[in-house]
Amino acid sequence: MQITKEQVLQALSHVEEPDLKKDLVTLNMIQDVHIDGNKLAFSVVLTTPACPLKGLIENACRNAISHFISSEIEVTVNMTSQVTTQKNTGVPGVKNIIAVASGKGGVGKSTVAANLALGLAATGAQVGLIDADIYGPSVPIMFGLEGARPNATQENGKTRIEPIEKYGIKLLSIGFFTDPNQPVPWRGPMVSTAVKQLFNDADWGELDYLVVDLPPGTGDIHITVTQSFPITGAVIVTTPQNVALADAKKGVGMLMMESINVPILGVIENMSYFTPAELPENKYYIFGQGGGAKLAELIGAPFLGELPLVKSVSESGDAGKPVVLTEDGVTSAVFKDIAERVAQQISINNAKATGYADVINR
Ligand SMILES: Nc1ncnc2c1ncn2[C@@H]1O[C@H](COP(=O)(O)OP(=O)(O)OP(=O)(O)O)[C@@H](O)[C@H]1O
Repeated sequence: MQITKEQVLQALSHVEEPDLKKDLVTLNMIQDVHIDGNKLAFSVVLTTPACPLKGLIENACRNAISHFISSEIEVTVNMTSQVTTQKNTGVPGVKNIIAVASGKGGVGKSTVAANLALGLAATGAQVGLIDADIYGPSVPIMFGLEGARPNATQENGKTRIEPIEKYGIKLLSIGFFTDPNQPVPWRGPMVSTAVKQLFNDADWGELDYLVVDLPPGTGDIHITVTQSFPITGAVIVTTPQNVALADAKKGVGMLMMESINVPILGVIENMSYFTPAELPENKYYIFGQGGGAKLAELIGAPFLGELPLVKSVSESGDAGKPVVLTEDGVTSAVFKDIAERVAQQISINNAKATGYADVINR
């Protein structure tokens, strides 16, 4: 049987990208169509390697070929991706900047930022992480890099800082430049300059996602980062207690102010429930249930999920190897799911911002 490229595109135009609500052909996601007798191969170019709908889309493509052309065709689908972007992030080579923020301190914002960065990298994305938490930088401990000093060189009178690479991602922390035993005596303008240098003076190379761990609350660093770089979106981390939720609401309020206007990618609830290691199916909602989801609803943002309170999260963080990299499969999977949902929201926002046209560049 002789099939044509037109027939293939026609069949695949019946497959809708579930998040973007347009068909794969219109979105230019079908590429490299090869036909050899009854053998057909093509690529589906997703908007992120972290796409949680990958399997579903592949199946839908196979079904469309079988249904609209013939079930006799031998189909090879190459699922690939090209991460989208919508604006110049102000950092050369960086496609998307994700700010991780919380209202209150100690809710697990740095834990989420580190595992989000590693979770995205685990899918094959190019990822960087900036720890801009000047008052309590956590990256040096969480990545086993205490005492590390990034290389810095002078090029035409400008400093170039080389991010440190660990577990497949590029890292810079304000903690690499300060003494962990001394309080940081910097005032507003010095803090702003230091944080901006982490973005501007570093060789980040090509990155799909640059995750930024902000300090808790709302302050100088938030204003500096949000006003100096077009942030793709912010992820809000909270715990279920009312005090944390009230502070998270204030933080969101600041990010949504007209002069700042950072899109909120969603809310993540950390320490939602306790799970004993020996009974991984049991969930005890010791701090109450549903607060994070309610906050998300209130601010009109997606709820990205609940993270368990488990010993392996704090132990792995203290041991310099965040939990997504460890043997705790259950917890690691929950963090990875949330990383996929963050990537999914970015893809949706980017597609919306560009009017769904030419989602994947030709
Ligand atoms: N889901 C969790 N289960 C168990 N321990 C957790 C969990 N999330 C965070 N922790 C632990 O709680 C402590 C605080 O977490 P983390 O440093 O990530 O919070 P933070 O919000 O970034 O704090 P800061 O206000 O200092 O920036 C750490 O010891 C961390 O390992």
